[in-house]
Amino acid sequence: MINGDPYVTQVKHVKMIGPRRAEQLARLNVYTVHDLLYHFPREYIDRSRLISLYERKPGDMVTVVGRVISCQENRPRPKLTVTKAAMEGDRGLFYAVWFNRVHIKKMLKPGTRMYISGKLVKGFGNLEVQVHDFEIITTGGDSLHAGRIVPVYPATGGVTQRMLRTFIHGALEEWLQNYREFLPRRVLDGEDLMILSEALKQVHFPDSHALAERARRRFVFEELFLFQLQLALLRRNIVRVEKPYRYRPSNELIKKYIAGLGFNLTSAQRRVVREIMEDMESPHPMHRLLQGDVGSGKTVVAILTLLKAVESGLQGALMAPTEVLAEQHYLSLNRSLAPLGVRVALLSGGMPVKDRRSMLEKIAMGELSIVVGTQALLQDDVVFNKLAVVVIDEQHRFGVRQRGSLQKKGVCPDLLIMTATPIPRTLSMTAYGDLDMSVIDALPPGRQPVRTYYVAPGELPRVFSFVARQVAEGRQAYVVCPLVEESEHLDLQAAENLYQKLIENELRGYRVALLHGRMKRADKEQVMQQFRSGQVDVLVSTTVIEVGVDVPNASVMVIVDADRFGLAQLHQLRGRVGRGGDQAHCILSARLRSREAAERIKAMKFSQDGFYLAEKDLQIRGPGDIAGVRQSGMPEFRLANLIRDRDLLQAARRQAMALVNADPELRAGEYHYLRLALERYSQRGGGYYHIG
Ligand SMILES: Nc1ncnc2c1ncn2[C@@H]1O[C@H](COP(=O)(O)OP(=O)(O)OP(=O)(O)O)[C@@H](O)[C@H]1O
Repeated sequence: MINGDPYVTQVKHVKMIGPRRAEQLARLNVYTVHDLLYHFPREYIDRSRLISLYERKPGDMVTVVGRVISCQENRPRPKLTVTKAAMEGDRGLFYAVWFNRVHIKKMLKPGTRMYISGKLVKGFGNLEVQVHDFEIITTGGDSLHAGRIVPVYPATGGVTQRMLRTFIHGALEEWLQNYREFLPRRVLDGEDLMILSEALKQVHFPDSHALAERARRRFVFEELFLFQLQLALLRRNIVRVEKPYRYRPSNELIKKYIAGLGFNLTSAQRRVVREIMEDMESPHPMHRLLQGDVGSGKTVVAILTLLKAVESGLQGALMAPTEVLAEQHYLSLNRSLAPLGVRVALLSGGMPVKDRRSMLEKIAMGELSIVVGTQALLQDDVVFNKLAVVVIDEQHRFGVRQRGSLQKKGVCPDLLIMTATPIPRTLSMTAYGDLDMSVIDALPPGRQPVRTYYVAPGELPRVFSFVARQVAEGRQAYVVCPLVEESEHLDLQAAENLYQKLIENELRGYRVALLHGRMKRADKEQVMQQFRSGQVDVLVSTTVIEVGVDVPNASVMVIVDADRFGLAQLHQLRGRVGRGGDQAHCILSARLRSREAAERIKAMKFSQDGFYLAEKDLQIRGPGDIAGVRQSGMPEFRLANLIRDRDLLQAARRQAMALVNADPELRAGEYHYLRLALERYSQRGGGYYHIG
């Protein structure tokens, strides 16, 4: 045992790791002893019993030891390189074969001893192993690398598996004693979890596959538990605070606004508004998530929430994830609130310094009632006079950190978070476990399902003729081209070409406009304004219209290259039509190059329910798709996988809530190490959302 704290001790102090190795390990994000011990294997190879090749059948996965006798590289076809090594095994000759590993031959010098894992095949009477994985045996003790279940780590150039095993083994020997169990006894027992020191041993050098799995389970739980505990504590902080402002009971402004809407609120909207108003009238800050499918009428609810503050002489802020969205919100708020005498402002990033300064002054004086902007609203120089409520249109871009930073700013306003893309019910509690939940679960009356079709790109001319007929009947249409991220330029080109083609052919004589992200703000606004007021029939656009656009007379959505969009995005886009009473159509044109693309289109044709599609999206992507989880807005974890580990997630949440309910400060002596672990976890920014 060594004195010191594994969380802060640099990894170069572990035996056999010097400064040079430490630099290489840094590339694996391993800086401290703790990082090293929490560098978990990505898989294991079973070398506990090396069974002779002669006792195995073709098709079996095998692991054997062999010594290279000779090696040959062939290129039977232009894109195929076959490297074949003759090897001496325990009872004679066999061949090891690599496909398309062009540099492998250099490593296979005669005399080299290695472990080989792969598939056994019979080739012309010889035994042959198609290699999946191999490891060169160097001199020295082999007990870590053979005769056992052996860990395989995420590695990087220069750091080999054998080195990692040796380093980690050394670190375990020296440092394991320094690890204190921090999960409370009750939790360990209740969830039948392996204790920390045992789990650290078993996760790296397991005595059996079952024990490796139990160890993994403990670390997954640990990660989810700390995350949930963080949320539970965030929530507890909110509940304890008393708001500095109270709202007046009068609702004149709200009534006026509702009277001017031209429709009645749906019962789902009314219920949600009631939930929000009750929160706002309570002495503690609101902390609520508003979920609702596309077109379900969230904007109205957001406006009512902000008006409640204005009504009482207080201020409200609306935060959007991007400038474009902030602009759109600003325009729509201003349109409906200016007539009521409510002063709304847009605080945008690109403002001239002078304008910004004067706007900040007005915000500080309380002359502006509602301020719309991006997360720039959180900057230090933005000081409100009486900020009572913040509505965050989240769109999956903000996260726990932002919620925390509002609190840190010393303000504890009422908080309403809106998400436009429904989150699968089973997952929403992970990311939003600290929030109360309101769901608008019904669409306004009179909406008809959008008819959804798939066409091959060759059929597009026919589709545009259909668009022309609809326009002739007085409807409006969107034509969307995908955003090619690598090249904004190409993207623009595609939209421009299509626009030219349409005005010369199928849509000649109609009023067609082009909209893209590179246009000046004023020009964009003008085009949108024209489309909204019906002066433009067809809007050809890149994805700038994805969210927030609301033109009820638009009834056709054509999406070109629909295979480039994710399911959530397609659903968002389709949600731009079918917002009025007319029958709406959505036409998806794509080349179906992959199974996933085909499945997405199928799901779109099958369902209009955002919650269903969100679940489906995760299914199609599969649990291994980290990027998919990221896009869905979920926090990222090191080990836990929110789909595979759903049960553990629920357990972690239950335990975290119970703990905070029983001891809201985690004051009891037995929680000393838990408090420490939690502190470290949040310092590392554990389990936050991907921002951007
Ligand atoms: N109760 C209602 N009855 C009829 N129409 C409504 C009702 N509530 C909202 N609408 C209208 O439905 C359309 C969609 O509403 P809104 O823009 O608020 O949806 P949203 O939930 O914000 O959708 P998205 O996430 O797609 O932007 C708007 O044209 C709005 O005026």
